[in-house]
Amino acid sequence: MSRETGVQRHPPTSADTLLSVQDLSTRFFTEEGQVNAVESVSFGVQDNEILGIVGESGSGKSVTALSLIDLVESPGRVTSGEVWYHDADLAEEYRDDDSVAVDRNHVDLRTVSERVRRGLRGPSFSMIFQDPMSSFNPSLTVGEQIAEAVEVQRRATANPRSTRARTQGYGFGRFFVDTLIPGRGYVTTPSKERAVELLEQVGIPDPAERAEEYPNQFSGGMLQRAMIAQALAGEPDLLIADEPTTALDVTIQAQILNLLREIQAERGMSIILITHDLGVIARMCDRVCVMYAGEIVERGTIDDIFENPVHPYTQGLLGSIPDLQDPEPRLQPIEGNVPSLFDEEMGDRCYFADRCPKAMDACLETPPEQDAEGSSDHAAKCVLTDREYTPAEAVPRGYFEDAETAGGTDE
Ligand SMILES: Nc1ncnc2c1ncn2[C@@H]1O[C@H](COP(=O)(O)OP(=O)(O)OP(=O)(O)O)[C@@H](O)[C@H]1O
Ligand code: NI
Repeated sequence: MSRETGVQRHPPTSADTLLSVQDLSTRFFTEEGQVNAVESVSFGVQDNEILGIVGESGSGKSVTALSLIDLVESPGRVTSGEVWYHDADLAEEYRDDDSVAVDRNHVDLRTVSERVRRGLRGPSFSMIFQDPMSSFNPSLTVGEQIAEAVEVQRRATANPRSTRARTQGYGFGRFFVDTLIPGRGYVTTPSKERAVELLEQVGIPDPAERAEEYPNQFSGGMLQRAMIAQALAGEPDLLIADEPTTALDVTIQAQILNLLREIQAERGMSIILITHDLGVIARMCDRVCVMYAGEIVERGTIDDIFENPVHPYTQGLLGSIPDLQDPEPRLQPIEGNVPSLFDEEMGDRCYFADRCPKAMDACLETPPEQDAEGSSDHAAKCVLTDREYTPAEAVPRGYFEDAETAGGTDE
């Protein structure tokens, strides 16, 4: 099931909205069938905030992030949606262009060319991953690679009005030097100095010496810091961090998270932080989106989600983290499995219903997103948003699978 976006557009109403995503869907067209990895998600990122995206493995967090910056790889494709980005220069440039959707200082990036979107990587958006090795070329020094990213930013700002010319964004360190500039040694001294400065800012001791080293000479934690330095080189407005600390031990993890928060506050940038760890969300984020089976099933402020969760999935996730107030911390993963997301298996109903301890007959229909109690940002896709759970209407486990099979064999 998919909800098509019509011609009507939904630009954000506030100038403080850095990014506003509307009905974004991404599918993978595999030989086994169509995978609905991201299903009509909508959310906003405000200036200066950390937005968390949380959910079990396979819920669509990473694909959502990749969809924002055009990094979904074939056979995947963003199939619908709007991605409004606040950029006065870009808006000015396209204001008279009929093929591009512009509203005040926001531009719907889905309507600009792929080349322009690619050019925004680095100077506007940057991404860091769990595995820092994937962001570095093993045969170039760390300093050289960060200097390259600085260089890209310098070229972009030297030509601020020509966003169209910013088409040679760096692919997060992935060997762009080979294709972009023939030969080496083009990196200017100011860029090299800036690279050392960035390494220092992310807490790398002896940054000038470390800049001369290769990625494999760095420890995991240090390389993670270097990747953050590389991501910051373009002075992005938005940093997307996908499980940035999952591979690190607890102490280093805490240091990296603190670093991210310091940098965010210092630079006044926004961060989308993807994690399966609600503890990390609670510590770091202002607001949070809970994802399940490609959908945002609940969103709100930290207080909404932790004090007043509506969706039984959110409640389940909260039940599966150790409760700090509880002398005997509980760890109770939610029973059952995440659905496959194959289009033909995604019925017209609540996707969580067959794992839900509060499933009722009403869950046989797709619940719309509705406002929930709490802040004005609190909303959930669940019938329990506006009604009480009624045990008398409860359905037995397996009910939804059976209903599905029955539906599938219908003539
Ligand atoms: N290249 C691909 N081909 C087919 N399906 C894909 C591909 N990449 C991702 N998917 C599917 O998209 C869905 C969402 O995956 P995604 O990586 O976004 O999950 P996630 O929430 O980031 O999980 P994790 O916590 O494990 O990183 C999954 O069902 C996954 O199988
Ligand atoms: Ni992921």
